[in-house]
Amino acid sequence: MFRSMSSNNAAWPPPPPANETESDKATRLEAEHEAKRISDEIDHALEQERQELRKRRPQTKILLLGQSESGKSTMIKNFQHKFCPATFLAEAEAWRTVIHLNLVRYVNYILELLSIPAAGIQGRGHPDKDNRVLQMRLSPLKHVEVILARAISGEPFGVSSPIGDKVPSFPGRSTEVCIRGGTAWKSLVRGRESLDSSSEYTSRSSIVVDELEDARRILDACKDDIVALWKIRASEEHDLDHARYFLDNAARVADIKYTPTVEDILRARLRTIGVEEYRMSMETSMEKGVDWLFYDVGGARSQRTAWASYFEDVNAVIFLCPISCFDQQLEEDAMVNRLTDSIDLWTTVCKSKLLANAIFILLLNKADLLRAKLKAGIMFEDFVSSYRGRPNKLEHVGEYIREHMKAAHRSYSPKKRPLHVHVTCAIDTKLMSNVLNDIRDAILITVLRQTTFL
Ligand SMILES: Nc1nc2c(ncn2[C@@H]2O[C@H](COP(=O)(O)OP(=O)(O)OP(=O)(O)O)[C@@H](O)[C@H]2O)c(=O)[nH]1
Ligand SMILES: [Mg+2]
Repeated sequence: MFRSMSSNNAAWPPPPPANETESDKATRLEAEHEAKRISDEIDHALEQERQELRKRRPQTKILLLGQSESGKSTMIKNFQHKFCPATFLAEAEAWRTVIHLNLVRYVNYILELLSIPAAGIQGRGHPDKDNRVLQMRLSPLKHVEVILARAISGEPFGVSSPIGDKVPSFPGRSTEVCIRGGTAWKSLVRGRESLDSSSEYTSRSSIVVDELEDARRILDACKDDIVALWKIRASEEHDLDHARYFLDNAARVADIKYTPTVEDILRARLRTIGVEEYRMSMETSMEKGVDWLFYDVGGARSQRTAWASYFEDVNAVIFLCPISCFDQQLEEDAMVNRLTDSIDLWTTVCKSKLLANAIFILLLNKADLLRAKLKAGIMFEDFVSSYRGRPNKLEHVGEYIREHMKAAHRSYSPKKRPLHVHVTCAIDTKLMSNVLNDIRDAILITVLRQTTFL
């Protein structure tokens, strides 16, 4: 402001006049000082007004929809990583526990398979001496699993019981880590430094922290055996595709000094039950101080009835369709193809009158997995007959799904509205950066329009 007071683009303050007397100089300096004070006051008032305006701006509410494992919670992590990096970093400690639980559940699953001859594993595995030694040496991981699940859930026995003595049903819910909305699990599993100094909560948290430290020591002691187990089993466990990342990285992840990387956090699986609310205070300069409210819903069929109560009053819907799932069935109904379910769900969401004024963003997610499947020779046309005769390539398949879903949006929306579509890979922050900027801009423009002109 002070600089802009100068007219004709001349520098401020102007150079002293020639032959200036001491008394003229004192008067000039005083005048300049006063002008600067007034300018600073105006700057200050303007900044306060700007901040007030930001605060009074209605909150931006974003609803994430899509079937289970479509990547909704992963998208929220992406938003946080890009627009609230300090908060994202501060939560890495909490994610460490989830990642450890992911790893330990997969390892325990393999151990269970090896120990159940009746499950038809004999033909798949090598129930030899090496396996038996590994099974014995890794047996403390059952206890580690219980501790980790308990820490995350805040409940005495964890949110879902550890694998019992039945045939494990992976790939399925029995090995998944899940969390109910509103359990504030992140604060439960943060380190000692975050403990509240008062009350019963402190003593519970302190027990959790001690138990977690024990669990981490046991995991560290088991890391070489986990690596050895995975070396033997990696080529045999075709069902463990999405668990491979943490098993491949077991030596690093199980190490006592382990700190999660951004990719680790994006890869961590924590199934949402109910509806989780995330309030994000933007940290980046353009949006600093503005709050965005995200509603992250559980995508499984049994969870979908809870969605409707969040339809009213949201500014934006981000719908995730996992395009790699064309050859898979729903966990909850083996008769239903996942891509068909996703497209049906999209049609239902498009039809909703309650969402008529919201901006629609469609993310065709898991493009990396789709590319890998098509490259491995799995034919899209074998599962989608109307695609017959077309190239089995990501670009073509992606375009086909995009056009199909755009047409559904056009036909079923209660009124004409724009649709923003992106093909995404939510575990790749570099690829996601531009998509996130586009989404932010699209949402900001819509909110501005809704509040200014409507
Ligand atoms: N390879 C790959 N994995 C992804 C991608 N997006 C998400 N994932 C992984 O898929 C898993 C499921 O993602 P989530 O974000 O938990 O899925 P969700 O839609 O929230 O699922 P629910 O909470 O059950 O409704 C996680 O392990 C993610 O890391 C992607 O684009 N590519
Ligand atoms: Mg989720």
